[in-house]
Amino acid sequence: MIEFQSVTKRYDDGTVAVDELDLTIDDGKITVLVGPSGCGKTTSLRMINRMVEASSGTILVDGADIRSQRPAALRRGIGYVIQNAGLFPHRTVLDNIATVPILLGTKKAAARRRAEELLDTVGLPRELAKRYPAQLSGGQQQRVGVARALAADPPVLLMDEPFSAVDPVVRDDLQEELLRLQSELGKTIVFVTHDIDEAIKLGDKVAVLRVGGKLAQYDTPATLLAKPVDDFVAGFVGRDRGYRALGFLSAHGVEVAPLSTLTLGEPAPVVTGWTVVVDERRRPLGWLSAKSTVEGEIRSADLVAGGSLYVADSTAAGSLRAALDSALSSPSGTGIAVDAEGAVVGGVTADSVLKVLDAARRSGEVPS
Ligand SMILES: Nc1ncnc2c1ncn2[C@@H]1O[C@H](COP(=O)(O)OP(=O)(O)OP(=O)(O)O)[C@@H](O)[C@H]1O
Repeated sequence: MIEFQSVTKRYDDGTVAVDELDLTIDDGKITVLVGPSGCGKTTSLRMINRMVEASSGTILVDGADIRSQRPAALRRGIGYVIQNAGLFPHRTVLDNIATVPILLGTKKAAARRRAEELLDTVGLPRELAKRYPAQLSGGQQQRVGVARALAADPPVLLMDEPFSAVDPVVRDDLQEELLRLQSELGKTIVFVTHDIDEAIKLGDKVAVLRVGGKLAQYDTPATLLAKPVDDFVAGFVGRDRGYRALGFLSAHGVEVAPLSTLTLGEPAPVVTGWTVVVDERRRPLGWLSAKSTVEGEIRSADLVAGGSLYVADSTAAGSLRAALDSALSSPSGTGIAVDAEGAVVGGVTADSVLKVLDAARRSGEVPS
């Protein structure tokens, strides 16, 4: 656990970057610090590993005041990942990853073997081991940065805008990868971003800071979206927060109604309403419009593209947001529900989603 107790940072020129911060960061979870530019996120993060010294207040890591340890010893247990990865340009990928363990006394061969394993861990092919950072894409560099931070197996990982420099598609991949990694590794991760969507996607808890270094709200993403404490937080989390909050509510209980299907290549019947066309394994290929006049067999060219799919797995129902999105994005107005193998199991409507939402509100599951 990392605890900030009334921590203030006043820089030499008098700027108060962090003002009386009280924050408890849970072990094994991702805690995100988010807020507008200059609100003190990076300063807060760097105070944890003493790259920046607090002016007043106390920071405890596992109950021990960080001032009682030498910075080098403290940092051994704290990995650090920054934007643009911060790799050593003249060292190969493998040597970049192996640097810290070698510094800490691990034999070169063992450190390199471990570095190779870490390439697998962060989803990079081992062929990249001998390349230099400039020979990698931005996303690949970022993964090497994560591998390097993990090399000494620190229990705590500080990540400062690690994915901000890559394009949105790569960023999305890196975020998914981090969540996958975290489900296996269970590190204590403190993650800084200015992007509220990233904060909501990654954070078990999110601390919203306002300029002047004051904590505005510290809550789970679901609570932040449902109950922002004031106009600043409401404005910061965004206008469509009601819709996004549906992402945190299970669609368990949403009615999946029977849906008539046809198989590609089948002779077309006289279709009376929108009908889903599936392949031989019942995976959806598109819709046959109520107005279409197909003669002979149904071909791909006759189909209208479908919307997003809602995975209604018997063990883990998707979110209300996924169910509603499937309905809203479907050309027929009915979302296609599929099982874990992607086979059509039925349809969901916006009405059925709203009914479940209404019930959740009345039972108090949704704060109002
Ligand atoms: N070395 C420094 N000396 C003086 N002021 C500083 C120093 N470093 C940061 N600041 C100021 O402290 C405040 C907080 O900066 P910090 O970098 O922690 O914010 P941030 O929330 O991480 O910002 P950004 O999202 O823009 O990176 C800002 O007003 C900044 O100008």
